[in-house]
Amino acid sequence: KNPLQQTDPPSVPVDELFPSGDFPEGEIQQYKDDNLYRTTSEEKREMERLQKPMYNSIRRAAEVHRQVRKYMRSIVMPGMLMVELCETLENLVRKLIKENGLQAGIAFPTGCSLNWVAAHWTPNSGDKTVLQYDDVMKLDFGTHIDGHIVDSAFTVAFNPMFNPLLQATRDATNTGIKEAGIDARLCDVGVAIQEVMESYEVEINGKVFQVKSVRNLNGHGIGPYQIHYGKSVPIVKGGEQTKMEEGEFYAIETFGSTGKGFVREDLECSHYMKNFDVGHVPLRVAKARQLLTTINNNFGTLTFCRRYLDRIGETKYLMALKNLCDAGIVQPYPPVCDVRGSYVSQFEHTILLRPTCKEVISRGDDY
Ligand SMILES: O=S(=O)(c1cccs1)N(Cc1ccc(F)cc1)Cc1ncn[nH]1
Ligand SMILES: [Mn+2]
Ligand SMILES: [Mn+2]
Ligand SMILES: [Mn+2]
Repeated sequence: KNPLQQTDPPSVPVDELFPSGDFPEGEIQQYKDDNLYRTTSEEKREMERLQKPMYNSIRRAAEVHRQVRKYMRSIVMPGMLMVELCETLENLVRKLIKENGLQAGIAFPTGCSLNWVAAHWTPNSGDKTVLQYDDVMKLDFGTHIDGHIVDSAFTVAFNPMFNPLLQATRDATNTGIKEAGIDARLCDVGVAIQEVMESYEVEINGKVFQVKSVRNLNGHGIGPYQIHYGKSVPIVKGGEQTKMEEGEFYAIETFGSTGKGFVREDLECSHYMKNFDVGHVPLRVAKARQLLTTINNNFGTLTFCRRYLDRIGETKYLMALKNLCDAGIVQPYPPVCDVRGSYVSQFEHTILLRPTCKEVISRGDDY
């Protein structure tokens, strides 16, 4: 048995599959109107050589993402308990990435938002939700090495009537990726995404819809240990003239909907994250102080969910968690939902604006 080969189901940590320490590059795209200036510039290539350790870290995280999602796609079935789906995915990430405290692991909770729920839904412990044949599930999960985060998502639907809706978002996300680049204006990316998204019409249960780009969701910059950093990337027209810059990481994500194309916070919250800009805060309430210590030690500024507190032994923490939110130390991220009965689809990739080219870090042979 070749020790350098992944098993099925996967069990070999990816760093053992690439003993050289060089992990596969993502998809390389030339910048628009580059006319080979950047591609051939010796100065730009030297800049990249200095970044090689960081490129390898995030490519290792991307390889984990690809192997986990490939396996998950092969096992997700109607009738599966959502909690079971998430724990299977999360335990596989931990194994393939060789989880190691805050140096390697899960970057944020497994989003498995269903139907009109667009994002930030993961089951809390005890949740009895079961995946259904007619569900549209956005599987959105993150991996990281040294805080270099891969944020990538795809949509799963069993009923083929949803295929045009999924294709609309897949096409829109790829359009956003093509439009992105050094000196690209954020508003131009949004216009291009919306144009493609809304060129699709879909028939669901006998009713015809023009797909809408969700106007109050967007892509985002990513920083070390910071899933939402810097600029937001609009997915409709009317965005800012601000330009993307060399060296930036972006999550390019689009959401297509048969509903209003507008989401509101709803349902019980599961996702939480420390406010990146808040420093040390002395707390008088012992339970809140102890919970903050647990959060600092286990998650730092990465997003976590209630199930992650449960699994490390935290109990009766909801009031203390509320205290931390009310104090502005922790930010809740409730599920964001379009209107009941509508369907939302998502595709997402993490890209890096390298000095010589654009690298779609999380690209795989699946999406
Ligand atoms: O909606 S966001 O809060 C946002 C979009 C633009 C500026 S901030 N968000 C960042 C985030 C929040 C919580 C997470 F657990 C993971 C990520 C986008 C996103 N959610 C899932 N994948 N990507
Ligand atoms: Mn680093
Ligand atoms: Mn995501
Ligand atoms: Mn994202």
